[in-house]
Amino acid sequence: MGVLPVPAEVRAILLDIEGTTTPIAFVQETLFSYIKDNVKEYLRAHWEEEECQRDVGLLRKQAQEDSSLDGAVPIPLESSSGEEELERVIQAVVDNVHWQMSLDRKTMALKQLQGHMWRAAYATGHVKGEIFEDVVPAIRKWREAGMKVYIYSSGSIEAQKLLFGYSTEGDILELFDGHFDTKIGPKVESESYRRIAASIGCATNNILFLTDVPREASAAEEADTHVAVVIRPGNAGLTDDEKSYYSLISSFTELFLPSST
Ligand SMILES: CSCCC(=O)C(=O)COP(=O)(O)O
Ligand SMILES: [Mg+2]
Repeated sequence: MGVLPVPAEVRAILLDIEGTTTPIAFVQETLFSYIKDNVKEYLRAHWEEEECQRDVGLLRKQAQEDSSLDGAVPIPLESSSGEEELERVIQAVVDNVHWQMSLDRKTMALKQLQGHMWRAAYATGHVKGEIFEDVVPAIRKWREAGMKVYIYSSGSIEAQKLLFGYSTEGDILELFDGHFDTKIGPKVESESYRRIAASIGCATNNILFLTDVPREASAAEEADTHVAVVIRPGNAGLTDDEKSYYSLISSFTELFLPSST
């Protein structure tokens, strides 16, 4: 097991979810499959609700912005009332969601709908958020040492709270001091990390960001945030350059805080 000393100036640890706290397989095979299998039924059942109409409105706006992309699926407005017209629009939303998911897009519109759909799956016990076994004990230790702990994921804040609120380890939301999603900015843009630091009330170099994605690590580093790339079973491989450039950990227990004994 390796040891990665945490710089003394670090006051907060910022955690990615997919590939960092949580297996990619759970996100792809359980969470994303649930969306693909249930989106049509969900839209039919909730279509008249305000929240669902807001989600569809966001998806429609995103579809307009995406119109020049290869394979993009437009979402028409309902041009008349009636079952057939409703089915036509719902099918367009379903096709748009499937298209976005086939590219693993991280648009806010897609992530909002996904978060709302997962609510029922978690609340009924159909799904439990999977977390690597080293995560909870390590976070408890960091917090005892005075470290603040935050989440930053492309999944919506609502989806993050569901995953940790209904996790295999129980409700562990108390372990986090706050949550960020792409409303603060995309994870591959350095400005997002400056905004997160401002929101936490610290400098960017008071934060250590743990992620599985080198492009996210690079953006954070550009903002002067400390980074480590997390290697977990099922994560995408790193290039030799990435392996030699970034600090790497394969378990949260490898982080060594200056105050740790
Ligand atoms: C909050 S659970 C769903 C995660 C998700 O939708 C996603 O796109 C994963 O992104 P991350 O930034 O956590 O790698
Ligand atoms: Mg990730």
